[in-house]
Parts: sequence; C-alpha cells; structure tokens
Amino acid sequence: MSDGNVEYQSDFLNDEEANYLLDFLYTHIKWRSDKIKFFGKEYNIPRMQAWYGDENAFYSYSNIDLKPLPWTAELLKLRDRISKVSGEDFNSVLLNLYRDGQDSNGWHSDDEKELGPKPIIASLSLGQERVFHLKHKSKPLKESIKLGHGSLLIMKDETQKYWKHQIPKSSKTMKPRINLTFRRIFT
Ligand SMILES: O=C(O)CCC(=O)C(=O)O
Ligand SMILES: [Fe+2]
Repeated sequence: MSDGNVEYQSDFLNDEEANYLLDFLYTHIKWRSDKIKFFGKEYNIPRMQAWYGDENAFYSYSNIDLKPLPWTAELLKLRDRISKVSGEDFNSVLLNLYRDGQDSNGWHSDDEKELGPKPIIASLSLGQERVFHLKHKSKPLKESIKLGHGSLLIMKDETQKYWKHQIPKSSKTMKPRINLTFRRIFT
C-alpha cells in the first residue's frame, strides 16, 4: 500500500479461542455508551466502547476522556501475544462493540499526538465479519478488507498520516462484533 503499511492475518486466533473470547468479552467488559459533542450538540456514538490499559496511559479524543480501566488477565494475555507478533510494547487497548449493522465507526485516522508520528496499531476482530475501508487523504486510492472472526490487522508506518479508515453501517442483519485496537500511548 503506498504511503502506509497494513498487514492482515485472517487466522490469528483459532475458532475455539475466538469463540471463547467473543463470549467472554461481551459479558465481562465494562461497555460504555459514550456521547460526542459536535457544534454544541450531543450525539450517541454508534457503538459501545471501553478503554483498558496501564494507569498512566490516558488518552482523550472527541471530548471523551478515556481513563483506562486496569488490565484484566484475559486482556493482558492477548496484549502480550499481540505485542510479540507486532514488535510493539502496547500499553492500552480500545475495545469497540458493534451491536448490529447499524453500529459503525466513521472515517478517521488514529493520529492523536499521544500515539506518536508512526503508530503501530494492532486490531483484533471477533464475531460478525465487517468491511474495513481505507481511503487515502489526498490521492484517489481506496482499499477494502473483510475483517473476519479471529483476524489480526496491523497498521503501521505512515498509515495514519496518509490514510483514513472506517467501518461502514450495513443494512444486512448482523450479529455483534467486538474489535480490540492495541495501542501505545506515549506518556
Ligand atoms: O472496528 C474496527 O475494526 C476499527 C476500529 C477503529 O478504527 C478504532 O477504534 O479506531
Ligand atoms: Fe481507528
């Protein structure tokens, strides 16, 4: 991919592990329904979220103050495994729960300054397969990847600087999907 680097591994977790984690995280994560403010008006974010990590790894975006909850044993195990394959020392994870096809994540780059100039972001997907779109910020380039159950997507180098990404809504009937993006916040 020009001006960026995205790697996709469809079978990072086997089905048994992925099924277990989907169930476990669905019930045990402290999911929150956050609001964002745009021009003085409040909107519900079209998905649920949670933020876990080291105590000092805080992060704020779109007016949401994400003070991390402490790591759980399951999340730490995953973190260590994913840190190993991606060569990054992650200190936090943002979890997203897309309840159905109407939940989504609009065009954005993960380019907050706390993430540094070339963040490595490792994104684990569980549950419903959803389409992930990438579009270049200044060139007519687009990519589309189906993120399946148990898959790992790694975005690195200058991907966040030159590209935006999204999970679009779908009018199809869709089961829940959980996504975990492991990140390193520079503190
Ligand atoms: O759900 C996904 O696959 C993407 C999540 C994402 O882009 C984010 O949380 O920044
Ligand atoms: Fe993102």
